[in-house]
Amino acid sequence: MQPPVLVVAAAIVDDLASPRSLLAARRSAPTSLAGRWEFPGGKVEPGEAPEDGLHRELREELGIRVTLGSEVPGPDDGLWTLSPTYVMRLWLAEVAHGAPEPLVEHDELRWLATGQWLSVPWLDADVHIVRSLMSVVSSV
Ligand SMILES: Nc1nc2c([nH]c(=O)n2[C@H]2C[C@H](O)[C@@H](COP(=O)(O)OP(=O)(O)OP(=O)(O)O)O2)c(=O)[nH]1
Repeated sequence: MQPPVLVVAAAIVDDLASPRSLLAARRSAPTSLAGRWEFPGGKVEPGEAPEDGLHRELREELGIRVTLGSEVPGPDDGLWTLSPTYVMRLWLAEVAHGAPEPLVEHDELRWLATGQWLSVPWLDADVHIVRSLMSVVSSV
């Protein structure tokens, strides 16, 4: 059996020091995932450091540079299990340069205000991650 593929993603907030809004991205592909919301990011390429892969994905997908904050560790040795095929590492981040736009793979971006972080239909695996994130940032 193949080991799970590593996905890296960002919980982009308005302010790392005092997060209020969270940037969610609506997938436009593949059809099975279209219309569901996720943390922007993607698969790490062979030989690529995870953080480098995340910066590359955010540049390609949203046209931004970010400052990474702390990692939000998942329950499985720091990983978030998404499916039998994928595991994810997630970092808090804030925009350092540019204005996020849905350039590829997404057809809408939305800043979710405090209290609204669960107001969009996240991908199934992301729902409990968003809940955990809410408790992490409430203690920031
Ligand atoms: N980026 C991202 N992917 C997620 C999240 N939650 C979740 O279940 N996934 C799944 C969806 C996909 O099956 C897989 C990641 O693939 P992806 O399509 O984002 O990766 P990628 O950008 O490298 O895609 P591609 O270039 O190979 O098409 O992980 C999430 O919050 N963000």
